[in-house]
Amino acid sequence: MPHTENVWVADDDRSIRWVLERTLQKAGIAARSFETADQVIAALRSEQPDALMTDIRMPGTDGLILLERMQREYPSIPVIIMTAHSDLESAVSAYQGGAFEYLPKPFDVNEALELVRRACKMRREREGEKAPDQVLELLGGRDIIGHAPAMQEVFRAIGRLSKSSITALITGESGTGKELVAKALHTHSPRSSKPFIALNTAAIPRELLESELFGHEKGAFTGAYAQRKGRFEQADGGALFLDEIGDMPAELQTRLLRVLAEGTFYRVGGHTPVKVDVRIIAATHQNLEELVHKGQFREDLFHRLNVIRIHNPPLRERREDIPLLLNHFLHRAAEELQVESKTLSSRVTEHLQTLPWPGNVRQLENTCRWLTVMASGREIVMDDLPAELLDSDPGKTEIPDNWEKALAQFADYKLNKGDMNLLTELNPIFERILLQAALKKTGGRKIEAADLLGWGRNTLTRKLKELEVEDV
Ligand SMILES: Nc1ncnc2c1ncn2[C@@H]1O[C@H](COP(=O)(O)OP(=O)(O)OP(=O)(O)O)[C@@H](O)[C@H]1O
Repeated sequence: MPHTENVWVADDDRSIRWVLERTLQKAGIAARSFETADQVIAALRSEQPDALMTDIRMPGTDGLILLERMQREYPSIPVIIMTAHSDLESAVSAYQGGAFEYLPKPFDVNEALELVRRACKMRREREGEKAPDQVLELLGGRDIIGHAPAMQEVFRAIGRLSKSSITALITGESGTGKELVAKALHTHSPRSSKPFIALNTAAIPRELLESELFGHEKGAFTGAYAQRKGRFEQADGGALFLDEIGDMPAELQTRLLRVLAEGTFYRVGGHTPVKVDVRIIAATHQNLEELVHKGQFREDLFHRLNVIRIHNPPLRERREDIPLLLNHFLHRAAEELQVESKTLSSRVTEHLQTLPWPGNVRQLENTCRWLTVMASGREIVMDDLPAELLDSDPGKTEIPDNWEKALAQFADYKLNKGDMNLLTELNPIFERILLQAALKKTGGRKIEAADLLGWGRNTLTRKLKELEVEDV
């Protein structure tokens, strides 16, 4: 699983720290800087970087001693030695000390970046991939990326809750990673070996929701040919993630409240109480207090769910994470599509950092997939961006008129590269993009989405599986 690289810079020169930090961050690499080698030594006790860039002459311990220590204690972390005294002696000492590379000052930032990338690659090869602190690793799942203070707050909350099975409510706009956080809460809980069952309340037709949650007995209604366990029973011992809880119909709110209070319920059409032990993690993009105020959400249920609240900030409030996320999703899209990973020109990164991203991380993730398919070169430049991303006015959604041209260019590029079976590779991507757009439009309602696409309902269900599209 790719992760965001974490590189440390030690230099007593503030401007060098500033330039390197900025260059690395723009390239999607997390950077942390230190004024002295002693600060690095102290920080190493709690975490380690993927690579270290250090000056030689600094107040206190010098860079070569730090290098020696790194070699002894963390031999797999590559160290790049930087120095203004670019004489033979310091270069030789650096290499003898086991430095990965020697970088004389003044240096070209691109050269420095290239070196860092090579160092991180070597580290990965030496160590296998490891998650640094700004990536919360989910066992067998996906990483949560976030360097911004508000995301660190989310990570801390997950950490603090890791010994408990307390009910949690996750709030945040659509696409901010609420489900990801819910999974992380579960993965890092005492229940992690038990199931995590997710149910999107808004995506299930009202009349099916009750049996979806509580199951039904054979013959409970027309079509109930056999007894069926609901999500509550499936989640027994584990966690039930109730997404879009604000959309839960009133009568089910009452039933849910009863299960939470008593730990038992009846299957639809059933007379025997079923006992379960389920941790509830609920999520909503709505303001539940307001819904309570308007009488649309039960106040007692609200208080039961609102024991611990975790808020996922919208992407526009943590723009510093955008380069990290772009890097992460470009890698992942390349892996998914089995193509070479693309990079972004610094102008594109800067521009994308200024956009409002109303669809939050999900929109950014889809953009990375789109760019991986559509951009013609290895480096993504401004011309590659679709029209709607060139205009930062959130109200305006122009249709990109260049997609056919871009696709034609992309086809030329693939053919020139000697690729075969283009349609086999690209058709599913095309279908996946349209399917996701239709589901987004209908808020996850599949039958309506099938109509929008001109597919039958069964085709849509089959495609969801084949194309591995997650329910929105
Ligand atoms: N911090 C993050 N790091 C990495 N990936 C993220 C992050 N936040 C969101 N994602 C990705 O963005 C997509 C949307 O996330 P998720 O489904 O968890 O959002 P959500 O808030 O539950 O959305 P909705 O309210 O629409 O259901 C997922 O593919 C998820 O993996």
